[in-house]
Amino acid sequence: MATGIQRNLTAIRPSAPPSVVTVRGLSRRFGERIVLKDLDLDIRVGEFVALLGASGCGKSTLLRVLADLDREISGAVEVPLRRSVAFQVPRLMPWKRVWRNVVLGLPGSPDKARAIAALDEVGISHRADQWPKVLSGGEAQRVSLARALVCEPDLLLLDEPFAALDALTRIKAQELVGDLWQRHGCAVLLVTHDVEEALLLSDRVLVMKDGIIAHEERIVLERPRDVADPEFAALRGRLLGWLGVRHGRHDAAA
Ligand SMILES: Nc1ncnc2c1ncn2[C@@H]1O[C@H](COP(=O)(O)OP(=O)(O)OP(=O)(O)O)[C@@H](O)[C@H]1O
Repeated sequence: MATGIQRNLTAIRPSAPPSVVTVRGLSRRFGERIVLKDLDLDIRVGEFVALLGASGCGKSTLLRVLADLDREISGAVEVPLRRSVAFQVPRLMPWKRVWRNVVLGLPGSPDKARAIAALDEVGISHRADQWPKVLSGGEAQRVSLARALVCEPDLLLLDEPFAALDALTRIKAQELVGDLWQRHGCAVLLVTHDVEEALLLSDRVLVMKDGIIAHEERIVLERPRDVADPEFAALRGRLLGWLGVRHGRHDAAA
């Protein structure tokens, strides 16, 4: 029989947050090529998950399925209604001013105040009335993030959003995404080739191989993370090993 102390411990033990994404037995083929093969995945409410894997292993395919951009699948996929996606290329409409791009997907008449608030959050509200073509790559990516967050998503899907940025802009964009995630509390799935980026930002790193999640690593290091921390280096080495890189001088997965 449980003592009073044991009962109290049971009462205060935090239960794991519920899943915001549940995928079971997901398969996707292109002709004869099976890209996703009976894949299972759970992402918890508010969790930051990074997805690594060799080029062509199916990361973007999985993300597109979760974004509901691809329905030619078999298996069960549960995702929240409020989700948004940002890609490597910002995909802004060149004929719409920056602020209008931000609220493009929202119902009703375009709400400029809401667009400005979102742009402000990513530090770029001074560009609101300009055309996308005058933006730098980093600025355009910030606008893309503002557009993804303006609907207050429960799930944010990011497909290599920093890959085209120069090294310094990339570091700033990573920090920004980390801040935005903590502020908004949404779950994030980040597709990346950069092991260090995955370790800096996420709660859990997944490695995709042969159409499934072949390996996962829960990252319990305190934030902000330190690349010089021996534990960080050990995790980095382990993940590079899973990616088939033995002596990892570079972070690229493929
Ligand atoms: N619409 C399509 N038609 C045919 N084949 C496709 C299509 N989309 C993806 N594929 C194939 O599916 C495989 C997985 O592609 P996917 O883009 O998901 O890989 P990835 O892991 O995101 O790659 P990368 O890291 O290089 O972006 C590749 O072999 C690709 O050629």
